[in-house]
Amino acid sequence: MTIHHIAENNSVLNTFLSEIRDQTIQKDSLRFRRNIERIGEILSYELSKTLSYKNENITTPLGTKEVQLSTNDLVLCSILRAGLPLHQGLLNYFDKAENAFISAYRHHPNNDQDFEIVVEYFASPEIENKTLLLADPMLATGQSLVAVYEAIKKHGVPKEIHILAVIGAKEGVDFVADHFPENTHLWIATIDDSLNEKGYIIPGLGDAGDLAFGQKL
Ligand SMILES: O=P(O)(O)OC[C@H]1O[C@H](OP(=O)(O)OP(=O)(O)O)[C@H](O)[C@@H]1O
Ligand SMILES: O=c1cc[nH]c(=O)[nH]1
Ligand SMILES: [Mg+2]
Repeated sequence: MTIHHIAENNSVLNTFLSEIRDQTIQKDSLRFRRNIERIGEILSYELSKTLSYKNENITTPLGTKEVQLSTNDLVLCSILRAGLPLHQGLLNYFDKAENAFISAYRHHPNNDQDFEIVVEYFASPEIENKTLLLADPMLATGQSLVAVYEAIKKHGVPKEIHILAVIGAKEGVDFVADHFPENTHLWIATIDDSLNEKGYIIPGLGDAGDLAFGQKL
């Protein structure tokens, strides 16, 4: 897996990241969602540089111009719930992409800290031989992404996979690298050092789904 760690170079991305982490600013859920969306736009722009392009001629009112346009058949697939604002960011740039949604949640069978990932809902177009963009803002243990990949591959084999994430933990990034195909790309804004005993990223930002949409039961 190739890791593209976008915040390694300073940019306006730092502002959006600091706002989603800040325990006061992040309480404004509209701003939180919009910042995740803006980060999705930045990740999309960076990723777009690695797509395939072909020459096409377009006609202006005053002449013709040869331009390079992307040829990839993109499918944007986001993991519910927290993936939704990130999805909107991707869709803002890849407006002709097809879209898929998949659910994943942590189930605690013994009411303790041990959990398993339950994948229940998957709505998708054909993904065989297409370019799959898998979006989830938080890459903590990596178990959700791996469970989702196991579920998706029963429906077809994409030509290539790009994972887009906002904050990851080193351990989870390694876990994902071990379970996804070698030619997978990870576009991640920033990577934190550790996880706590509940599998939350430290320092991270807390619970992205709750911050975007409110607490769930
Ligand atoms: O890498 P992992 O350890 O699997 O954790 C990351 C997952 O946790 C969050 O979802 P959550 O289960 O909180 O669901 P939500 O989006 O509905 O809040 C996040 O959006 C990821 O899907
Ligand atoms: O740190 C984490 C881990 C899982 N899900 C989140 O929203 N945050
Ligand atoms: Mg959550």
